[in-house]
Amino acid sequence: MESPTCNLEELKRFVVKDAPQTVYYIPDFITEDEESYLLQQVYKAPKTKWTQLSGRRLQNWGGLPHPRGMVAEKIPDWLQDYCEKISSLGAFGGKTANHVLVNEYKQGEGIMPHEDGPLYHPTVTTISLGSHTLLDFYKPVSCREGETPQTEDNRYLLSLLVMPRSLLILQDEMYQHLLHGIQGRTHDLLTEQVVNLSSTGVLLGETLTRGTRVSLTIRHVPKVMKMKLMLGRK
Ligand SMILES: O=C(O)CCC(=O)C(=O)O
Ligand SMILES: [Fe+2]
Repeated sequence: MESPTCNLEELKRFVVKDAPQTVYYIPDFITEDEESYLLQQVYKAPKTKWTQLSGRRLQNWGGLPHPRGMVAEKIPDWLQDYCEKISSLGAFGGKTANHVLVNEYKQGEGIMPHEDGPLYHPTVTTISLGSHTLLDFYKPVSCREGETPQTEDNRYLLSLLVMPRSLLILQDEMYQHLLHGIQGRTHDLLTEQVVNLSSTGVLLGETLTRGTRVSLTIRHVPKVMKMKLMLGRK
């Protein structure tokens, strides 16, 4: 389904000015009731829906993205509503999100710096539930001769603080060029490297204690396999 309107204009007031383009951070995108409802639905899913990875576990909804095309699966209504709500902001260039990853991080867990890859429309949107986290951004590894060896430390650029109930939208350079990750920490000291601090209500120098965070990563996979129904044919 195509979204009827594209109102990226409305998003403009949420742009994070001190980050490479483009980042939108929308505090309180959902209410506390919606947050409880979504957490309830996540934890209602059958045990078999969870995949345990090192440092987090996840649920995949909508199908498995594949270079030859994703075999689309129906997204349950409780997630579909948010796919449509976010898509109607124009986040996916008029298309509707068709893929959701649910990640659960216990206190102290995280995700290694990575790129999300070419199978997605170059926009990632994330709703955070249950706890804040710090999302860290890194320059990609370059292998030029004569350069000093690159470490995670000297490739680190900046962080974004995502509070519970917020929506984060990353596009363009922020999505396509930089790597993102979450350090496995129990506490976060908020420094000047956190470029969206002013829109979070948290003060510079404060330390926040992490709890269990569940994130909904909502995206559009452009290449979907058109399954031919071969029933009754040789
Ligand atoms: O939990 C998050 O906000 C990040 C998740 C992520 O980067 C991913 O699943 O690719
Ligand atoms: Fe990612």
